[in-house]
Amino acid sequence: MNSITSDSLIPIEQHFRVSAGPGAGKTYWLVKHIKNVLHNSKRLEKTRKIACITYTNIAVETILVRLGTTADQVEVSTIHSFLYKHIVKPYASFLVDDYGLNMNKLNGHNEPVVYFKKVVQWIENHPHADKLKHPYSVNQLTKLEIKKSALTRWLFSLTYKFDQQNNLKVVCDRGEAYSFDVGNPTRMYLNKKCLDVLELDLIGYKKIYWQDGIIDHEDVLFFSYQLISKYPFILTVLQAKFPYFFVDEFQDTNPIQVSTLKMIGEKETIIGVIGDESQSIYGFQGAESKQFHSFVLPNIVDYEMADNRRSTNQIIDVLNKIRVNIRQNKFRNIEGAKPIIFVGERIASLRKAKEISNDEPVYSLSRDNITSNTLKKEIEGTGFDKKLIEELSVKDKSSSSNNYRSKVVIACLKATEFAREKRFNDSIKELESIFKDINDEQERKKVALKHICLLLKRYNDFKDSSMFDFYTIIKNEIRSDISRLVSGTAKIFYEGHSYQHLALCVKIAEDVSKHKTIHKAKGDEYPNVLVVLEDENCFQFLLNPNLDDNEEHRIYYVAVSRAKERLFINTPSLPEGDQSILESMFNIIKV
Ligand SMILES: Nc1ncnc2c1ncn2[C@@H]1O[C@H](COP(=O)(O)OP(=O)(O)OP(=O)(O)O)[C@@H](O)[C@H]1O
Repeated sequence: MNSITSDSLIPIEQHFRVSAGPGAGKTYWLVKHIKNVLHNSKRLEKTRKIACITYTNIAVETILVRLGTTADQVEVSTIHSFLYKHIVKPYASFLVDDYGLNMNKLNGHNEPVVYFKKVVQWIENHPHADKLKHPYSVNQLTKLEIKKSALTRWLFSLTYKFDQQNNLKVVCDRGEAYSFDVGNPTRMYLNKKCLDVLELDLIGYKKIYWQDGIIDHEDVLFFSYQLISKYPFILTVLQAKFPYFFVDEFQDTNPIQVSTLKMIGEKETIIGVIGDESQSIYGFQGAESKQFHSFVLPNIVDYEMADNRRSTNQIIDVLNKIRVNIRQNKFRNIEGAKPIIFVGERIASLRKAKEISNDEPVYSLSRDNITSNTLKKEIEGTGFDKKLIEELSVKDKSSSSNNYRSKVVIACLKATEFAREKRFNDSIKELESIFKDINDEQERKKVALKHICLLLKRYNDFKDSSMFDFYTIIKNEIRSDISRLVSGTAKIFYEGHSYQHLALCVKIAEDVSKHKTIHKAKGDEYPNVLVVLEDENCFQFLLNPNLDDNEEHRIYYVAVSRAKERLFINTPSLPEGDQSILESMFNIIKV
């Protein structure tokens, strides 16, 4: 194992694995490494690029912004977008015979869906439909609500897994084949016999979608794997195009991606994986935390980083207490505030946290969506006026253009304000939304980035002016195709409101986005963090941590490690005994 820091340069022509704890600077280092390769590689010509794969679209944008103008010869994307663009789309014709894919209707890949019409079509034409017997007959399965909802839930869990012979198979989770009868809280499962029969033709079910050109993210992985296994020349083309292939957050990739990557790394392409197995939190999507360390390629070199460059000493003490296999160095060496546990109600804790943070923003991280949405609602309900933006879209309604003008103006407004807060990811996303006419994802990002720079450059010209002046700059310099603002209520609105007036609404509305799930916060960092626990049992991640075997513990570990300056934890209750154990590290405050 070789020790490096996030400033180190390493040899560029060897496979590598970089592992390090949270805040070590892995992503920072990756950007630096990419730049190093760009400068020094002898294998990058005009048409050859570095592939950089990250887990989320937000991470893609973070890296693109950090790469800045050197991004041209780097293709930064999620694994699904990458494989779709370079394997599925160009070679879709090879999927027609085996999988019935309608390549003429193929138009990108989406979240998984279950259309019940298609479920009916599948069951009615199932090759073993005659074996479906009462109370699971074709009619009963397709007409009775309770059966329909169990089927939908079950089919929603559809995914692909390797069998013993290393063949990819379509599978569904039988644990999900349930629904509830009216007024009865007991789960009603579809019986084994029925599932045995249906499972005989899951591929037939998928084909009904494929023949309409509908494919989801999992299908992209499946098709890519099948294509490169059956047609090795595709792999050769990919290896020629991408002499370097780097994957950030590798601990959360699933086994199909790992196998695909191994094939790519067999020759010519240098593979680099970066990650932290203690931050593996996507087990439900098939990721296995151990796969990061068991990933091998010939002569792969291992590196690790021991620093934590993100957090204060007190927060790093908490992280080191949870994790026993490494001890992070306190690189910043900043003595910060002692972390606080608030025992009691969530909103009160959030208010208190803000007060203690001198009214700086506090980001709340919750285990599930419901908690984070409740927090959003509570915040929304506190009398902020966010209505002006809505009013703009109502007043500037021209039915012929489907609100195009106001959409463009609002997107530019938000993009400007986000960029000013250095939230470049959100900013790019906003501006990208008005360049949907550019099909190429990378190109669209680049154009968005270019116009964000322009808006920031012109900021002083419009910041104290009316919305009309802002609109004029947009029409002249960003989207000349928006219609002219000649007269009527729209023009009166634009002339009667200042840019600052509307910008304030963006800032207020965005307060709501400071409340997110832990999974969404992965890879990100915030000055002040409030981790919201469902109940006192969740404290096990601190009292009896087991990052190796317990994904829940890893999830909370990821949550607390997002904090740079102040860490708060909220729990509805806390037994006396636990309080005395936690007191050495936390101030405990009842709210
Ligand atoms: N060499 C460096 N110089 C300046 N800042 C750095 C350096 N290395 C890391 N940082 C900063 O430290 C923080 C943590 O870095 P980064 O997000 O890359 O860590 P990470 O290892 O990817 O974290 P995680 O796994 O928790 O997501 C960031 O704010 C980053 O900008």
